[in-house]
Amino acid sequence: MERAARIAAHLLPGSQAQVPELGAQHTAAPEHGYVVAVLGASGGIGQPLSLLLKLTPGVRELRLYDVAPTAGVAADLSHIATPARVSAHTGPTALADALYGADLVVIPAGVPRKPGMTRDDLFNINAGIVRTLVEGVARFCPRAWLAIISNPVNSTVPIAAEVLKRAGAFNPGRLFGVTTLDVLRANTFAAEVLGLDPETVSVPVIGGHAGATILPVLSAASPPVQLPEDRARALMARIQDAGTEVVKAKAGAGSATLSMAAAAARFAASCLRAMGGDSNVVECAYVASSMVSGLPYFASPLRLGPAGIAEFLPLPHMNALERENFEAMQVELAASIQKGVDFVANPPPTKNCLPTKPQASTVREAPHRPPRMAPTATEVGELLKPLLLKDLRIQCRARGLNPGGSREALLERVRDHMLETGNLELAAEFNGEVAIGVPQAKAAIGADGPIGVNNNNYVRDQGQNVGNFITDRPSSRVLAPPGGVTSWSLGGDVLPPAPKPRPAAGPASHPVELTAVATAQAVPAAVAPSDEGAAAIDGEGGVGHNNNYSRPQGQNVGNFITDKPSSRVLAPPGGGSSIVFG
Ligand SMILES: NC(=O)c1ccc[n+]([C@@H]2O[C@H](COP(=O)([O-])OP(=O)(O)OC[C@H]3O[C@@H](n4cnc5c(N)ncnc54)[C@H](O)[C@@H]3O)[C@@H](O)[C@H]2O)c1
Ligand SMILES: O=C(O)C[C@H](O)C(=O)O
Repeated sequence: MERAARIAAHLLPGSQAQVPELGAQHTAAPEHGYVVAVLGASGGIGQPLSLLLKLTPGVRELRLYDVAPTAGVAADLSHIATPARVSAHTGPTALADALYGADLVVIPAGVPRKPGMTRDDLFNINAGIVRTLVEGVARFCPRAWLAIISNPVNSTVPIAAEVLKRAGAFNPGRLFGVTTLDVLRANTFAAEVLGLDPETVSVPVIGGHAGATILPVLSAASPPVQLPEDRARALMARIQDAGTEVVKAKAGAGSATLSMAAAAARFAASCLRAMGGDSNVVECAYVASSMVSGLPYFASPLRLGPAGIAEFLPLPHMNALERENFEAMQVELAASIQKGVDFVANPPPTKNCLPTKPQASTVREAPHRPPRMAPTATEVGELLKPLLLKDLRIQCRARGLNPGGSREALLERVRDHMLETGNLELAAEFNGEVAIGVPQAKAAIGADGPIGVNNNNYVRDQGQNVGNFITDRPSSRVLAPPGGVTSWSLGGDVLPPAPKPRPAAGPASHPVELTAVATAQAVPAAVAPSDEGAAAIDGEGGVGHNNNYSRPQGQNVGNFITDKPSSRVLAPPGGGSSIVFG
């Protein structure tokens, strides 16, 4: 633990400051530290970031929110002997609870790039995710500092600003696009070139966070990086393309996660130190700005204070090469900003689970219930996709359909029948008899959202490791039917839970609030949706898996325990199952 704390101190410079005190203009009440929420906590960035935040002094509560399961990550982190209480919040209905009263919200939720993509290619998915989450911020913690990691940052920050403006909750001094990774990269690569310890190098990086908009001002670094033009160009290009370097190296498995977690943890620690009154906190970040005419958002060095941005430091002096880059980036950056603004002004049709215009005054208002909607063929197709041929035969028999034919034919037959009848219940076979229940279909459906995308990059269809996996089927005789009721609602009448009142501080009697587990316990074991590779909901799109850790065949290669019972199941699980689409 000591070692972990030393590593954390190294990653989070200045984090050894004593527990921060309430800043004069900060209205939350951090008696023993601050409440930090990570949205997208189960993902490639979210998990290591949450680890580093658990090790960060001054964090009183760490709330982990994701549409993919968070209970495991929270349980795991909660065993680390630091004061931060960790809680798990899974799915849209848990967003309010994750956010209520948070001091700092960090958002790494969203899909990452694959080779060949630009960050802007992520816009279509991530714009909606960020909008929805920021709507939650506006409602449940409108005074929180907000740090956005989700790409394309050049557009997602303007989106967040527009959402906050519409909710009457925009404080330009507290909204940040996290560009700290560009600074870490610039420091590291410049130090390599100079033969210095990277910790002694500090390069200001201005502009935005995509390709040419990333402008490391090497000539203004400390110590100054004075290189012949060709070498300066090459160094600048490497910093600008560093994200792509990682995307290529990961070969389809995502983008920078570990370095990003370190960068975001450093930025978060800086925010907490500033909130606590440290007047010597300077970070570059992409913020609402009037530093450059025509660019209402711009990354530049900022002094942070208790109320947010305390001062915009002057733009670093640029040499001719840097100025050339500065001029060249502006058209692209302006277009990305406008794209974000337009997205909120003229939203594309969406199946969002939160309203587009939250009320400014209703901080604890329950999330809006979505309009009732019929499932689409795609959604039903996704629901059936995980089923094996034998499962599809069961579905056919349960529905009085011909169970003969190929998997594709059966998929189509069952899907069409579901769409025709509106009956989406899935059947399972127990002891030779067909029983209706929720099968191992990898879908968990949020109470207040349409079928959505599991954007967790760590999910694999066949398990988290390659080869080993433990499924949720019983491995020995089940002598009595489990009870419980399973109910899936796609836009029905289920109200999300109101945020729970929270104790002000101090050790938790149950250090991990396993919100998701509590729900799952009501579900019969043999029919509960599996957490492995479970498709969760993001309120934005169709069923899907974006978790990068989910592997179709499991996270480890080779060994796995299948989901078949190893002995007879003597009785079907009890309880009722229903799926409601409106
Ligand atoms: N700013 C930067 O410097 C920087 C650096 C690296 C990555 N990124 C960006 O960060 C994002 C995340 O990257 P990653 O590698 O962690 O991806 P990931 O797929 O591994 O994790 C994303 C997580 O977000 C979750 N998620 C999806 N929709 C959600 C929703 N509506 N609500 C809550 N959670 C939701 C997913 O379930 C998943 O757990 C990407 O957009 C990536 O481009 C930014
Ligand atoms: O490159 C990416 O897509 C992720 C991130 O923006 C990065 O800079 O690493």
